Amino acid sequence: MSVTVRVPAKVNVQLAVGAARPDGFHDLANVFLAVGLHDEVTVTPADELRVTCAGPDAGQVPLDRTNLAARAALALAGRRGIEPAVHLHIAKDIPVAGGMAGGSADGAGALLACDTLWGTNASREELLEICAELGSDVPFSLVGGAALGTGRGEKLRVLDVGGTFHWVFAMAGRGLSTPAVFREFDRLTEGLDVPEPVASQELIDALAKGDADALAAAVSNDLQPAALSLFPELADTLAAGRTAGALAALVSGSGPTTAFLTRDPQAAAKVAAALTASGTCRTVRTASGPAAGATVVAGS
Ligand SMILES: C[C@@](CO)(OP(=O)(O)O)[C@H](O)COP(=O)(O)OP(=O)(O)OC[C@H]1O[C@@H](n2ccc(N)nc2=O)[C@H](O)[C@@H]1O
Ligand SMILES: Nc1ncnc2c1ncn2[C@@H]1O[C@H](COP(=O)(O)OP(=O)(O)O)[C@@H](O)[C@H]1O
Repeated sequence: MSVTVRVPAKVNVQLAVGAARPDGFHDLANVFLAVGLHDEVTVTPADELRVTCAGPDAGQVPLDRTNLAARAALALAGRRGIEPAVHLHIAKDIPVAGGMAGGSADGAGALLACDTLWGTNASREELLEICAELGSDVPFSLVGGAALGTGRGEKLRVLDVGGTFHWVFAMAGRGLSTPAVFREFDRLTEGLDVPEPVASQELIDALAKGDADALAAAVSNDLQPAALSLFPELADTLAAGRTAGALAALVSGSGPTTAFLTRDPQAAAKVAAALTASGTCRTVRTASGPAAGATVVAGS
């Protein structure tokens, strides 16, 4: 008996970042769009908690209790007073440390898988509360679709999406640490008056209409200067995608994955081929969004 949950990656179509809070986090206006790159988490009863991972980036994934999938199982088991005696296997397709919330996806996926396997019947609210304890991005991985995250990104308002958006993602040769990128944001904005983060109504309307041109005109990422400061070569990747005809080119979240919005699958294929030929990135993938949130795909 085992349960498998499929969970999407995300791109941040807007990431407005406020000043550092006393707790070290930053208030955000974080507009997430889930895209069709997925991890799958399978949970099976075992003698003790164990994590395995397969996929191109598997070597970079911790297999101890710091893994977000393990932390999710421990959190739910702790609340219910049960032993987290399970094997969690992660089939990883989302790039690691890429700004696409792969670890968060595995946390949300493991939580839903364990809740299903153990029959713990946690309510949606409780699942979202545990997700928020695990990390700022984890609630969105559970919900999927599109949403505005406020607070540190964990308070979600679901957004309407009126069409399909076609993306190309360029994965970089190394990762970037999310805390390091926020620290670089703090360094770059030191002494400046950082405004309160506010969601763009133009961007929310563009999502609702499914209008790729309007979305391209509205996308923004306040972490992009910090990611470029730590990883200047990303500017070459962004330029290669723009030259190939992308409607918009931006760093995904804290990076270093770069995201390119295109009008249709043909344009996406063209941008993907140009990025591959440019030699400015490790791998290139196409994916469309919105994608569904964490979903049980097999098992009891
Ligand atoms: C930047 C974003 C954009 O969606 O994701 P990535 O692009 O890295 O995937 C998120 O804000 C990342 O969310 P997540 O990766 O869950 O972060 P957490 O585990 O909650 O926090 C990791 C660290 O990032 C910083 N952090 C995170 C969220 C936030 N609102 N303010 C912060 O300053 C803090 O230094 C924190 O210690
Ligand atoms: N299940 C997991 N998958 C990937 N990384 C994980 C996982 N659990 C913990 N991590 C840790 O989280 C870090 C950030 O990974 P990830 O979530 O893929 O990137 P990002 O925060 O940029 O979206 C990794 O470097 C790794 O140390």
